Amino acid sequence: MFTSEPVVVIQSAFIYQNERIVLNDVNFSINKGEFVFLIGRTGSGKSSLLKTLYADLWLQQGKAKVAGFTIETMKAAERPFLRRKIGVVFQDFQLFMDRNVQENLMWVLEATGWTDSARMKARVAEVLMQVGMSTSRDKMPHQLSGGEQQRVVIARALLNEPQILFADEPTGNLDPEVSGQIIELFHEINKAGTAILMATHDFDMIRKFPARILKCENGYVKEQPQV
Ligand SMILES: Nc1ncnc2c1ncn2[C@@H]1O[C@H](COP(=O)(O)OP(=O)(O)OP(=O)(O)O)[C@@H](O)[C@H]1O
Repeated sequence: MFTSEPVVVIQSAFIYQNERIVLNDVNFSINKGEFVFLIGRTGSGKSSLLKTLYADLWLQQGKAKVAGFTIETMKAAERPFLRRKIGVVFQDFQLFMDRNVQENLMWVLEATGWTDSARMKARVAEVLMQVGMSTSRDKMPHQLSGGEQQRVVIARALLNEPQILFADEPTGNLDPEVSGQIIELFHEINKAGTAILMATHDFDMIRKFPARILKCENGYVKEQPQV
């Protein structure tokens, strides 16, 4: 069903780590297909905000809706359903090191309810093609460079055709040239219709790929003019 509802809406949200407020009165929305950078100093709350949106940190006060799911009332048992509509990419690659690329991706499909082995293999081939890793299907993660591992992680995040990718410093462990290629890949994915919210410290990337910017600063999230 076609709907023009934003993929993320967060309203009057207060984000806590333990008893401490990290972000106050957060209000913004992200439309389908939008690309948004999330910037701010270390400790300013970027990861806490992303964790709230992918339901890894309980939203105690305020409201959020992500890919049609209500976050503030979400029970642990409902999280897997949300996770099928979103993708998450971290700085550290988090692949199973004892499984090859295909097995890493098949594991996710199994965990998210796929059963037809031929369709699963076809989907794995599709996402590996999308990230330029078709020839690495049978390789072990240690046989891949950091940039290649991150491509596999991005492929993994794409398996269930997410409406949005949440990326937390996805180039944090990569050198500048490889980082540029990874950001370019995120842009291609975005052009194909997936919204992206990416936390980054990398101002070169922001200059190179201008997009909407949200900034965490002094306990608030503010819309920032584009550079
Ligand atoms: N699990 C946790 N328990 C308690 N406090 C935490 C936890 N995680 C983060 N914090 C605190 O919450 C605040 C916001 O941290 P957060 O990781 O969201 O910031 P960040 O902007 O993502 O930083 P970085 O750029 O270093 O990743 C910091 O003061 C941090 O110390």
